Amino acid sequence: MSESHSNARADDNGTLIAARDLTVRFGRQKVLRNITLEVPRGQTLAIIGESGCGKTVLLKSLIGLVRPTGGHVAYDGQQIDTLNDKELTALRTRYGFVFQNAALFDSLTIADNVAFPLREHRRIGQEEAYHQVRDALAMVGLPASVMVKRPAELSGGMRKRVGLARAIIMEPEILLYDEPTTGLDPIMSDVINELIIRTREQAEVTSIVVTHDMTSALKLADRIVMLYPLARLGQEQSQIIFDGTTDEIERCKDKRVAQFLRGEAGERLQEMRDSHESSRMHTALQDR
Ligand SMILES: Nc1ncnc2c1ncn2[C@@H]1O[C@H](COP(=O)(O)OP(=O)(O)OP(=O)(O)O)[C@@H](O)[C@H]1O
Repeated sequence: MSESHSNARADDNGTLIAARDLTVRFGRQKVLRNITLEVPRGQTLAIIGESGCGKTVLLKSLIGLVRPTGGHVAYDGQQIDTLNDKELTALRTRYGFVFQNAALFDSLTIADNVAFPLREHRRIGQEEAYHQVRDALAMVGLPASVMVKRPAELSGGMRKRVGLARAIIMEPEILLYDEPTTGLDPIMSDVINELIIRTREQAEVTSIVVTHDMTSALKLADRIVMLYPLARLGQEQSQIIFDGTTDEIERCKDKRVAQFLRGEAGERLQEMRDSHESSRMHTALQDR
């Protein structure tokens, strides 16, 4: 494991996002604990980890969509929790978020879905909007003919691409992807991976990709950060159990990291058996 945080593609462009001791809890459940993480401009960072460990919560916290209960996040030097509504709205135009399930409006056409951020944040005429939507769709490999369709008429892969078109239409400086390949076949997953790479190269954006698809992470990322569920950690242990390059993760000796890379259940199976056994015994005792 590498100790140097932004070690991969170390550049002089400065830090875009800096989280310090970021902690998030929902009621009694603590999801993130003292996460300190810097994302330099231009980097493609993959955040990996098992289901429920807090990847999406971290992604959303980095741009102010989830409020931390402790610590803070600075975006381009500005502490997010001190921003007023106007500043938060301005921040929203600087990032594009590709949601896990594409999150399109079912009742709107594809054109209106993709144009949504333009209409919300920019004064723009019908014709200009049309051209921009058509160009954004072309960038993700979709023909102009899909503009009149509704989301339900498209395949899952096409909907993901529409979600990406909507995220890039504002030409954001950072793109955040939440599980961009989940639910897609390997070929369509690779199409999405290639689009992410192409978008990054054409627009020189910073990218953060949350995924449990290791093929994706290894293909896309300059740097990989692995989160671990708090419930499995001791009080003093860091929740970031790996931070380094794709080469480094493949050589990583940490058993938890290696098991995740190989897709092995490890002691998780035993834990599930134990929990099944204890609930069976609990029921048996109650039935007496
Ligand atoms: N708004 C919320 N209110 C309450 N609990 C939440 C909220 N958002 C997330 N959680 C909880 O936080 C934990 C982490 O969720 P998160 O979605 O970040 O996990 P994840 O690592 O992205 O998982 P997956 O890979 O399955 O998407 C989960 O237990 C989830 O139920």
